[in-house]
Amino acid sequence: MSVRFDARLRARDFDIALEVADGETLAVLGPNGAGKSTLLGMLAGLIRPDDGHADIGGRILFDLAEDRSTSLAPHRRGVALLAQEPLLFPHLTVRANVAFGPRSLGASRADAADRADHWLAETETFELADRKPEELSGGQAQRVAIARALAAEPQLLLLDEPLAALDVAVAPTIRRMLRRVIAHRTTIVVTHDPLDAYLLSDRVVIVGGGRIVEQGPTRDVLERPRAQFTAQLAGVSLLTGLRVPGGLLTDDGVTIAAVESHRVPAATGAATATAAGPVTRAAQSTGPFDPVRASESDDGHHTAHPVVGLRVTAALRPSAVHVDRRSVAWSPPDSDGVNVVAATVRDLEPHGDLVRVRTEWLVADITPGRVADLDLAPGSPVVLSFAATDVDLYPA
Ligand SMILES: Nc1ncnc2c1ncn2[C@@H]1O[C@H](COP(=O)(O)OP(=O)(O)OP(=O)(O)O)[C@@H](O)[C@H]1O
Repeated sequence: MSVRFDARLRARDFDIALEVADGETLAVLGPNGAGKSTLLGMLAGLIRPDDGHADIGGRILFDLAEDRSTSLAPHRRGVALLAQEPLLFPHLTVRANVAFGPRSLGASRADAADRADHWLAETETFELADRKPEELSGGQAQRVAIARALAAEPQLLLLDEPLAALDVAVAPTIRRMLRRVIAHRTTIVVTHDPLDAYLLSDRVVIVGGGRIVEQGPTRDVLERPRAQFTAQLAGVSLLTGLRVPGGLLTDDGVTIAAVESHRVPAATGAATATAAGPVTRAAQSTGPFDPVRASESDDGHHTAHPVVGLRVTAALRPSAVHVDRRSVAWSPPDSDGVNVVAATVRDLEPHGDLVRVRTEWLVADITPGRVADLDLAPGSPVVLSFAATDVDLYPA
């Protein structure tokens, strides 16, 4: 069943409209306080908007305006909400917990037990059926909670950070199981983890300050982000600026050589491409990007595109950035197709088996050994280099 949602709540400065197609999984990502839980709460019937409308396949969940006030009770919505913590009934066995939904929907005791057994098998918890929740590990309890949510046969499944409370060792197998059981089921998953978004969702909506900031197919949004928050979340550096031949002129006045992944009309009048920034190189050379070809229209005719106002964005993966120490006398070399820029280390943090080096504008992932060799610390002057072919340029 497809879902339509459009609601406002002034007390939380919330104003969001979205749709979820039948069988689609939508991931909702955003910083703390962005409005993600408010969205789920409104759909589940736990929070009442000031005004708005939501329906599942035309069946109204709420329809609120000055002259209308329809709002279905939570248990009649066909919506299941799975929270970060499993919240199982402590006095019931695992099987009775899972059978609870079907029983409340009117199934006979035998039918409800059959359905519970089906979902226990699906979530690989069948052997735990006779245990009490207190006898389960965190991962087992979350599997049972997933079984319980699905046994109620919801038309819309809401997952609120379903893996956040789990051990990192347990999360991958549960994520895989979740991916299997929510396939082709209309689902909204709130998460902070881009891996959840990549593996579970078809589409993402990025929210901030109670509004949608950007949205689209998961890969498109996370690999070519337009908002700084999305870039941070996806772990890439984001550069914004003006399109110039061979790359972009950043808002800080640094020229970066880049290739484009989408068709971005090039600037004609290359004279504007002078880099005024503190450090620069490479972009003025004929890099992998050919400005003349890019300024041709689809039918092959040359088209003039003004540089002014033509904004572009570029994403750069931290693993593509090489770090060196910078001496006082350093000046950018004249290198073709490789960007070499100056930066200052802001902080260093562990990132898997690498160290994430944050500078005032770009991020690099390097080995702990290299951090030690370069004797890096916050405040260290560094030189960052990265190939033009690693700078993914796309329209802003
Ligand atoms: N019970 C409440 N009463 C009033 N305002 C609230 C309440 N809960 C949240 N808010 C406010 O509503 C806004 C949205 O909060 P919400 O909990 O929906 O954000 P979130 O994106 O889920 O954040 P998090 O990632 O921290 O869970 C925030 O400004 C928050 O301070």
